[in-house]
Amino acid sequence: MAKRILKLNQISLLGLDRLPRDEYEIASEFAQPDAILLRSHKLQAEDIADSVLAIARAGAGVNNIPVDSCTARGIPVFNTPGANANAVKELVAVGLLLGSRGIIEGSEYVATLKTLRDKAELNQTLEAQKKRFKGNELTGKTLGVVGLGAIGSMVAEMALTLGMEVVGYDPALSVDAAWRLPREVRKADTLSALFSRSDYITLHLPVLESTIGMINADLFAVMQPHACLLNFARQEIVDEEALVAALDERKLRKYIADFPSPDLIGRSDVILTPHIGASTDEAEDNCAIMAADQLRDFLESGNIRNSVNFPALHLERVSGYRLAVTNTNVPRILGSILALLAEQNINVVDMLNKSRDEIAYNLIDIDTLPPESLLEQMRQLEGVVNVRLIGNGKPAKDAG
Ligand SMILES: NC(=O)c1ccc[n+]([C@@H]2O[C@H](COP(=O)([O-])OP(=O)(O)OC[C@H]3O[C@@H](n4cnc5c(N)ncnc54)[C@H](O)[C@@H]3O)[C@@H](O)[C@H]2O)c1
Ligand SMILES: O=C(O)[C@H](O)COP(=O)(O)O
Repeated sequence: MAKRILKLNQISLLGLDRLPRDEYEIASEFAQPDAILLRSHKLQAEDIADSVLAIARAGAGVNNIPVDSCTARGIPVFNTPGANANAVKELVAVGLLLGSRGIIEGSEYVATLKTLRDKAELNQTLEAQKKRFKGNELTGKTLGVVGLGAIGSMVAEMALTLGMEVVGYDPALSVDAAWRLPREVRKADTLSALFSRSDYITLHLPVLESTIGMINADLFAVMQPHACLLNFARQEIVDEEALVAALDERKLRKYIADFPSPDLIGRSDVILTPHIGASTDEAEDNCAIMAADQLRDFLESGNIRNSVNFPALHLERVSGYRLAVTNTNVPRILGSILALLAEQNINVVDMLNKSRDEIAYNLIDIDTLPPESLLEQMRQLEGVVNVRLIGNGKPAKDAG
């Protein structure tokens, strides 16, 4: 039977084409989907049917998905790290330029001159007024980058090529991300140190319980009054009340963000875009392809790449039958599963087991089609969250 993919946002066709139509049905409504594919659609725990085996986010941020409840239910959530990083980096480059030059004000001013039909008079007026739109160059200025992952590291590299000094802050930096970082990036030990020495600050971290409202009044207090804050990460990371107060009190010059809100729209010291950081053909294709490939690999082989709540794990197929078992990360559960297989004389051909935080995930390749009653016995073991048989055949009927 074809697998059903519930698609909750528009997803690039290049990605959908990775799911062959004779094996996958894709629709925006399904009562019992096998998986969910989405972008920023806000997913509630109660909207996730019991049939759902996995959720793939074609994009970076997963704050629209109830990840904790998915983990408890044994549902891996995938995202596509890096697939839209270049698109965001380019928008940050635009943001830096908009924050440093009178581009928007100048362009708005020129639009007011539409009725001036005489070219000589128009030029004279422009030349007389252009001093109002003077800016500063980015070269030599300091950019503070908060969060040095896929996007932050590309932004840091781009800023260096513009001749900026770059200071970074990322207490959770992974070893891989550290390798990607240009060596010219200097480390700030605290956010406050980064805020106090930067002319521009750009945010590239996820919204987590610990990062909600992280950019607060204390940080606005140490900012240089000519500084600009760029937020292409998430609205919730900035304490909006403190931001508005800081703008009113001229503690920062400009706020440039991808997340409009009523109190910010229409301010001359705020530039807003409608969450278009990842909205390029290229990023949408990259994200969709990566999300679809990861989903397919999980549904067909149980392998896990780029999950935000499950361990990464890949096991080549060596037999026709594979068990994918999720359990709580406590001792002896795997032993009990293997004991059940041994009792039925089922030989384990290959196996891989990995854990992440509170859960463990196992791929167990076996040489015999297991009876449904055995799978049910496994599901009944204390600590086992779910058991899935992946293979060509269905579970064998119980003898007797
Ligand atoms: N505007 C858009 O359309 C758009 C597009 C893509 C991503 N985003 C947002 O940008 C975020 C970052 O994306 P990414 O692809 O770079 O993710 P990433 O996971 O590659 O990098 C995030 C980095 O933030 C760091 N971090 C975590 N907590 C931190 C903290 N308290 N202080 C400083 N750094 C911290 C992590 O260690 C990591 O290095 C996403 O989570 C998403 O919310 C927005
Ligand atoms: O986290 C992300 O990847 C971005 O916010 C992009 O969101 P979108 O896919 O809804 O444009």
